[in-house]
Formats: sequence, structure tokens, C-alpha cells
Amino acid sequence: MYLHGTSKINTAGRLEIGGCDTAELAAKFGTPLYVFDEALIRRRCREFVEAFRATGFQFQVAYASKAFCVMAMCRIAEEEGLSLDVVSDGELYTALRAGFPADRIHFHGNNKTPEEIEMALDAKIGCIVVDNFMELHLLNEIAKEKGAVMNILFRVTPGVEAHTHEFISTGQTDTKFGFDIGNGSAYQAIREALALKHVNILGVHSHIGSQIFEVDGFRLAAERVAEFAQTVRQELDITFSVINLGGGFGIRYVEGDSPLPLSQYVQAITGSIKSLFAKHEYPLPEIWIEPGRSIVGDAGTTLYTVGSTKNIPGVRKYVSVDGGMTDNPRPALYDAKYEALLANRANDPNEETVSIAGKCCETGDMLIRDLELPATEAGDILAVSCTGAYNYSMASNYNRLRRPAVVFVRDGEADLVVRRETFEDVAGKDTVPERMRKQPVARS
Ligand SMILES: Cc1ncc(COP(=O)(O)O)c(C=O)c1O
Ligand SMILES: N[C@@H](CCCC[NH3+])C(=O)O
Repeated sequence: MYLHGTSKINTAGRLEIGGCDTAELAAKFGTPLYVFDEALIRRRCREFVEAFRATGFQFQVAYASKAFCVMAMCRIAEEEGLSLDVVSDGELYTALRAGFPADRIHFHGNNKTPEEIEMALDAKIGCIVVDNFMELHLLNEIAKEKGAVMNILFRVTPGVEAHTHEFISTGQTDTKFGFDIGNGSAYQAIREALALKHVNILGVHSHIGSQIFEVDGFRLAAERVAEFAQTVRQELDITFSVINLGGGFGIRYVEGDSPLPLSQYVQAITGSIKSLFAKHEYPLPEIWIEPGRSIVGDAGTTLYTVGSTKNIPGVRKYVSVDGGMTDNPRPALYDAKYEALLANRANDPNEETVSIAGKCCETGDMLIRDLELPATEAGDILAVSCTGAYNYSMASNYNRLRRPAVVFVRDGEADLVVRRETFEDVAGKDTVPERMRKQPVARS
């Protein structure tokens, strides 16, 4: 397993992250356990910010909280000077509750409810990324009732096919998100917005997809957006002050993944915008981006306890762990690949090829296929790396499993930032209609 950030094998032959022995973390907090390397999260935030500072552009790096949205993460984003992208009332609530400055929050989503729009207006967030015509008019109406004016970006689809899994690619024409530039609906949206008094057009937003390893897609999106900006300026006399090119910067999950340094994505985006806008003598806009995975992905490691095994000679050996698709649905959803090692015996030589199964009642609940490991025993701790993004945030209670705890580790200290769910969390929201309740047993 590749060792990211502060991860290393310590003198006891165990995986250590943030100066904490992971076997001790497992014993103290239980498993499954999400462990986040705080220093690595902060390093990733700073890589983006420093790369932008070097360009001279005005910018905002909005952490896409969908990747991992908990209050402590919102605190880190604020401390590192980032903005925040939310896509639901729940994410907005989490951010506000964590004390994140509302004016640095951007609200996304293809079907924002009237309640979500109200909540955003009441909180006076920085900007709403408008996704469709219905939302545009609804927002204007609700803002009018409140005597407010909301800053908006238009989410546009530039018609770019990102080279990634089709389920996570969003820049193409056939997508549920945004206004298409090619068929004129983006232009029409801006025309309609010009007549609305309770929205203030900042510019446009494009997000082409996720886990992207090349800069070409971003360059092409920048090109389409720049052409669109120029048309809008010439024909509608509107000058965009903000261009948001979304997130999607890839990370290394397994050998063979070859992400670019984060600064290269920033340079490609800013370089394209600079030359394209200069060509039209267009005032340089602020550039915003929305990285999620590239900030938290490789900072997360999930610890599991090994349980039963099943060997089918000549076929496969299954090693089951105490979590699975409930805490990491990505292998089942996207055929995502992960690496792992035995955290409590990290220096032991690999002896067998096994497949890591989750504990859900589902054949597809496999975390890793064909992994080289030492001979495992029940009670061993398996560490799966790069689980920081879209794991906890996509976790479920399938089979009524309790969602794991989350700890942040740093300089030998481990802070619990989300406690493990209890049975009460799982079943306590249920109610049984009166007519189904069991009669009290009569005593004789
Ligand atoms: C609109 C938008 N912004 C930002 C992101 C974050 O993407 P990533 O986590 O790949 O950086 C996503 C997710 O793909 C998204 O849909
Ligand atoms: N959930 C996806 C990414 C989707 C990003 C949000 N638009 C993943 O785990 O890779």
C-alpha cells in the first residue's frame, strides 16, 4: 500500500498515521474507523491556495463538502481560507453550525427546494449556483418576498466529455445538471435573469466531472466558457466577474493512477482563462474552483477488524471485515479500486492473495479483489487507504449497520470528530403505529 501524508510503518511494525499507532486507534475507538490525517488535509488546501496566489488572479477555492461534510472539516476549510460548496440544506446546516462564514458558502444542486432557497437567503450565503429555469424564477420570487438580492452563478454544461467513469462525468450535453451552452439554454437563462431584480449575476460555473487526471478537459471547458462570456458581453452587455471551473482533480488510489500535482491543474485553468480573456480584451474575472476529493481523499484511511474467512480452493479466498459497502459504497457503485495492508503486522511478508469482503448481505459487497496480504487471522486490523472522499459522506445504514466513528489524527493526538452511531441512532427514529404494538403480556 502506498503511504500517503504522515502515514508510515513504525518501529513496532504497525501502520502509524499522524503519529498515532493505528492498532491502538482501533482498540480505543473500535472498528470500522475512519482515520483522517489532518496535516495532509491542510497540506492539500495550502497547495491550492499557494498555486492560485502565484498566478495573481483573484480566486476562491471552495471545498466541495459533499466529499466529506462534518463540522470539524468545515472548521479546517475555514482556517485554511477556503470557501465552501454545499448541495443541500443538510450540508448548509452543518456548515453554519460549524460557524463557517455564510458569505463564503456557495449553494449547488439541480433541484433545490423552496425551503433550501429560503434557508440560503436567510443565512445570507455568498452565492447560489442556479441550475435551471424553474429555480431562477423561484429564487427571484423568494428573494423578492424577503427584500433580498442573491448573487448567482449559472451552472452551464460546456459539452465536454471528461475521461472518467460515466456516472461521475457531468460536463457533457446529456446530463441532469445545468444549462447547455451549445443549445442556447445558457444564453436564454442569462437573458431571463436580466429582467429579474432580485438576482445579481456574477458569472458562470462549469464542472466537467470527477477523478480527472488530465488538464485538457479543463482547458476545453475554459475555452467554451470564455467564448460564451464574450458572446454574452457583446450581445447582452453583461460582463462576468466570476468564472468557476468546478472540481474533479484526480487522486492516486492505486498504483497506475497518475494524478497531476494540484498546482498544474490550477496553472492550466488560470493560464487558459488568462489567454482566452485577454484575446477578447475581457477584464480578467475572479477564478473559483471546487475541489472535494483532492482535498480529503488521500487523507482518509479506514480501519477494519478481520473476521471470518472462506477459502474456495482454486477459486478465491474471501477475508471478511466488519464493514463494507455501508462505509465505502464506491467499489460496488463505480468498481473503484483500493489498496490495503495489515495495520498491526505491516512488515510481515505477503503470503497469499485474498479478496476483502464486507459484511452486508449482498454479493457485490466486496471492497478489494485480489489483494496480496500476509496470512490473516481473525482480529487483525486491515487498513484501506484513500477513503477520505465519498466514503463517510456516502455511508448508509444498510442491514442496519451503525455508521463508524471518525477521528482526526495529528502530532500523536487523535480527536473524535464524529462518534460511532448507536442502536438508538439506527432504530430510535422508528415508530410503531398503535395498532401494531404488542399487547402488554398479562400476568397471571
Ligand atoms: C458541482 C460540483 N463541484 C465540485 C465537485 C467536487 O468534485 P471532486 O470531489 O471530484 O473534486 C463535484 C463532484 O463531482 C460537483 O458536482
Ligand atoms: N461520489 C462520486 C463522485 C461524485 C462527485 C459529485 N458530483 C465518487 O465517489 O467518486
